[in-house]
This record gives sequence, C-alpha cells and structure tokens, in this order.
Amino acid sequence: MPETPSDDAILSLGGVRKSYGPREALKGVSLAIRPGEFVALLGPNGAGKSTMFQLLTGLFNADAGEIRVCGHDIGRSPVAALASIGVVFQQTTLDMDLSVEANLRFHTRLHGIAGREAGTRIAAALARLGLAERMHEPVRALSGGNRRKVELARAQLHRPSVLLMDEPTVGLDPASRRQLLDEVLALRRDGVAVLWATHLVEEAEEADRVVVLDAGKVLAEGTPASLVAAAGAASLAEAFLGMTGHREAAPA
Ligand SMILES: Nc1ncnc2c1ncn2[C@@H]1O[C@H](COP(=O)(O)OP(=O)(O)OP(=O)(O)O)[C@@H](O)[C@H]1O
Repeated sequence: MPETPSDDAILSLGGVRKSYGPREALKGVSLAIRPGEFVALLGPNGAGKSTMFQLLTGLFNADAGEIRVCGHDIGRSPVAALASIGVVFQQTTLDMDLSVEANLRFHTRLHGIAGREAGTRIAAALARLGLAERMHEPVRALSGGNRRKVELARAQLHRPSVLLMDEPTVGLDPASRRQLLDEVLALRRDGVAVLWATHLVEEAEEADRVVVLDAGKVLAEGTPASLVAAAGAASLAEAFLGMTGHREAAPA
C-alpha cells in the first residue's frame, strides 16, 4: 500500500479490532491521515465505517489495536485526544427547538470557550457558511442542507485538527451534497485533516486518498487515480465494484 502516511500522521489507527458478540465489525484496521489531507473512507453498508467512527469518538473502546489523535492515545488520554476532534455524525444531533446560536453556544460551553470569544467564533463560522442571518431561528426552520452546515459549523468551533464526517450527505439533495462537500474540501487550506465516510463513489473521487473498507477490512488505499490504475478499471466506481462486488455502492 504505497501512499500510507507514517510519522507525520495526525490521526492513526493501528491494528484496530472491534466485535459485537461473535460478529467482527473491524478485523485489524490500520490507517493514517496527515494534516490538510482529505481521506474518503469508502465502503458499502455494513463495512464497519460507523463502528470506526464510534471508536474514533470514544463512544466505544477497541478490543485491540491503537488509535492516536495528535499523538494522544484515545484509550489512555481520551480528553486530550477528543479535544482535537470535530465530528458530524450520520444522524443529526442538533436540538430542533433551540436556535442555531443556542445549539452552537452549548458546544462552546462544553469546550470551555469563554462568552465573548464564543460569540466571535459562532458569528465567523456561520458567516463562512452563509448562515449569519439564520442565527436566531430555530433549527427546525432550516432546510436539511442548512442543518448539516450548522453541524459543520459546530464541529469546527473548538478548532479541531481532525474533522470526522460520518456519511454526512445522507438525505440531502444533490445541490446540498455538493455544497457540503465543497465546504469541507476547502478546509484543507487551513491544514485540517478530514476523514469522510461514504458509500458514494462520486464523493470519494474528490478525495486526496481513498481507503476502501469492506467487511471490516481495508481492501485498498491510494489516490483515486492509483486505485483505478491498480484495478485496471475505467473509473473509481468500476474499481470499487470489482473489489467489493456490492452493487448498492454504485454512484448516486
Ligand atoms: N450495536 C451493534 N450490535 C451488533 N452488531 C452491530 C452493531 N453495530 C454494527 N453492527 C454490525 O457491525 C457491522 C459493521 O456495521 P457498521 O454500522 O459499522 O457499518 P457501516 O459501514 O457504518 O454501515 P452503514 O453504511 O450501513 O451504516 C455490520 O455487520 C453491523 O451489522
């Protein structure tokens, strides 16, 4: 696997295993991401993507292996590791009846960001995403695409080095999907590392590197072009289908 980063990784997994009873969801997964790199975790349903995110966010502990964020072992130093992570989960975690601002304020308080500084960060994050004028509206009044943007804004308020996005475009229309992807791709300029889980090949095509996960194992990784070339395929979709045989993971 030629393009795996090594010592300069900001997020790394080494030999990570996780089972639910007899079912092995992750069977010894290793990967690493550098600052400013956008990595797509591409896998069909049941590949283990959400399980990996649950381990990366400290919701569960791995049965074996090591996860490090900015040099901190998530098992031994979870507070330090999690302080460097921003996350957008597959299911929304916003309070629909609170205003956009109140949702974001809750997050800044959790991270110990003082009032005035919190206000400045919230205003800047919403302005960047074109949502400054919606700040006082209840989240319920926003479209699905804008709700996701609020979650993206929230995930960045504590200025994490690593952003985890777990199938964040599920349920969004094509234009909103495109916008969200563009916003996150742009974060590379600020040196933010992104792990973007998806089952949509077209989203993975834009990544710096693609990690193909299936049935709890990394099948391949590399740039989209290198995966296509290695598979002797005409497209990433064809390469992916050839590797996994999962037809439901074809382009949207
Ligand atoms: N809480 C659980 N209890 C038992 N098995 C689980 C649990 N969560 C996940 N699994 C199983 O672990 C495997 C990996 O599931 P996971 O949800 O991590 O995959 P995924 O790639 O996120 O899939 P999807 O795209 O459908 O969300 C699947 O076989 C799934 O059925």
